[in-house]
Amino acid sequence: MASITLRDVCLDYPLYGAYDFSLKRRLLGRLLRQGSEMRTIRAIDNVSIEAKAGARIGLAGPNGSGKSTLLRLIAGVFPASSGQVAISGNIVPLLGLGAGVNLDFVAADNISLLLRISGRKPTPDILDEIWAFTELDDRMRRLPLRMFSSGMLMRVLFATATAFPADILLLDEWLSVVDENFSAKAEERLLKMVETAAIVIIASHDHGLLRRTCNSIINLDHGRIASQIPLDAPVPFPLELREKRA
Ligand SMILES: Nc1ncnc2c1ncn2[C@@H]1O[C@H](COP(=O)(O)OP(=O)(O)OP(=O)(O)O)[C@@H](O)[C@H]1O
Repeated sequence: MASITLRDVCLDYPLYGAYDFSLKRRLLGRLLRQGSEMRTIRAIDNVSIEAKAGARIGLAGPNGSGKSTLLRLIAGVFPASSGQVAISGNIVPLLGLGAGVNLDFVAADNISLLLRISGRKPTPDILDEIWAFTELDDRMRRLPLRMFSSGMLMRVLFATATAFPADILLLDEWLSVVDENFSAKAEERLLKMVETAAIVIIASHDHGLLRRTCNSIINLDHGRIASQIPLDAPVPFPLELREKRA
């Protein structure tokens, strides 16, 4: 059974003296072997969330309030600095371009790697099915992802991430760079996943989208939960999931 439990979770990003602009002080610090002072920025501050099957959670909040970080924390991209995180169920994170890929590896190897990371075996049939969904030229399978346009890259990542159904679906910026033909096809596949996933969490600035799609909205502010609003059951899976970024 899919579930997400976060208890008093904090996440601090290390800054490694990124705000120390004095070259002299940094060089002297090294010469004197002073350990570089590690500063941090608290992106998630004491957040507790309990989600069970059927949850459709919208994450709202101004720029920098912690929406993407919270999704990455749930996806396991970043570990919590403190608090408890317990997740059960397989997660499909659609968190934007570049997450988890090596641009110097060829497309086929990246796809295999991504499948293995999510615990799937990259059999020839599955690899063919994924590539067919991208509608890209077959020769591109052997090219490094660095040579792909952002739209092509999105096709490869989307086709790979959505090749299997999800228990927990996490959606951040997505679908904004693919062309119209692919978007329609991707949207159809995504809607199916939203429909079948036990838990869906969507980060968005589009309040209309969240209200139509979710049964509760969490408003974040400076990494904290400012409010949590339960909604009436959303209209089942409205066909307007393409996100417009603010
Ligand atoms: N890799 C990083 N290193 C250091 N700080 C980061 C990093 N990523 C995000 N932050 C900081 O963490 C805080 C939360 O950022 P996050 O991207 O999660 O916000 P967001 O709500 O998704 O913003 P947006 O609506 O603009 O996408 C911000 O203060 C941001 O500057």
